[in-house]
Amino acid sequence: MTAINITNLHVDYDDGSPNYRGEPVLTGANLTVDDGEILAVLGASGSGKSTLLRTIAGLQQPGSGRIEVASVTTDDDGEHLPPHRRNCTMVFQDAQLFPHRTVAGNVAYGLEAAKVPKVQRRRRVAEVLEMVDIAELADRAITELSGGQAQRVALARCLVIRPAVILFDEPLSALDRGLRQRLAVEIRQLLKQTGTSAIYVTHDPAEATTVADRLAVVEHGKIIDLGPVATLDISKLSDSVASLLGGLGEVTGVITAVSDESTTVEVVENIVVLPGRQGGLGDTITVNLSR
Ligand SMILES: Nc1ncnc2c1ncn2[C@@H]1O[C@H](COP(=O)(O)OP(=O)(O)OP(=O)(O)O)[C@@H](O)[C@H]1O
Repeated sequence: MTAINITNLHVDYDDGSPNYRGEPVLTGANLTVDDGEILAVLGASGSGKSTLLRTIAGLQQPGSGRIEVASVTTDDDGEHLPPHRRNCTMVFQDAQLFPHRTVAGNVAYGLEAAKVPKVQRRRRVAEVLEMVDIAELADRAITELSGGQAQRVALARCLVIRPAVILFDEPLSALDRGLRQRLAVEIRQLLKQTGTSAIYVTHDPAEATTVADRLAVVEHGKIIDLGPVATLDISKLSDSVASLLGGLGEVTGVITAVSDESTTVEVVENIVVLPGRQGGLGDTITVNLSR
């Protein structure tokens, strides 16, 4: 079974008004995400990453094309299932929590809407708050949370309804780098633990390679599959795609993560991921990224 299947997707915000100056955003995009797989999507600002997620979530109706979520056709040339009937949920950059509810009240919301009995609801909310490591914040007001805590609540609110797919739209971009990396590791663990598939949009290549099994890029209205993170070879990519992953040319940086499959090098503000084990943690390394 595939979690997401997209064929020949076209999305255009043209509302027919004479003032419209834009161009179609997605022009024949194709994408498959396997069951349990995490796909990170990178792309230049305005390339259509949020549009892609919003369209899968049912918040934006495509002009044409076909979308399947968890093997159910949600869009097919005119056919359009509303968001609440899709087996997926979305986590946004600003957590978008209900300010008048407590943490537990926010997490319980989806179960209330699904008319899950109260006793079961309490148990599931407690379980998921434990899972995302904020059990002690259950009765806390939303206005009293840090940015990182708010995103844990947003994630709990999604996980509690056990969707087949979670769509992440730059969920950590408002947080500092250290916290971002730590939460990225935790998000991956939670998705794998629960068997949830995900599409994860980010600007940060380090976050993308930490969270995801596979990478893709949105460019010129299409989705380019870059393949598994473990075998990513930046020297084989086009300049525009390589620059999203840290740029080209000879650079020197420090190794910040290493495994048998890949080596992550921090180069000033950029992150470069190389195939295979290229040294030890903390080593300084010079990499020639030109072809
Ligand atoms: N509601 C809308 N109405 C009209 N145009 C829109 C709307 N939402 C997005 N766009 C346009 O569609 C294009 C793609 O936007 P989108 O937000 O999907 O890009 P993105 O890759 O997520 O960008 P960023 O990385 O800056 O968040 C942009 O040119 C944007 O101006």
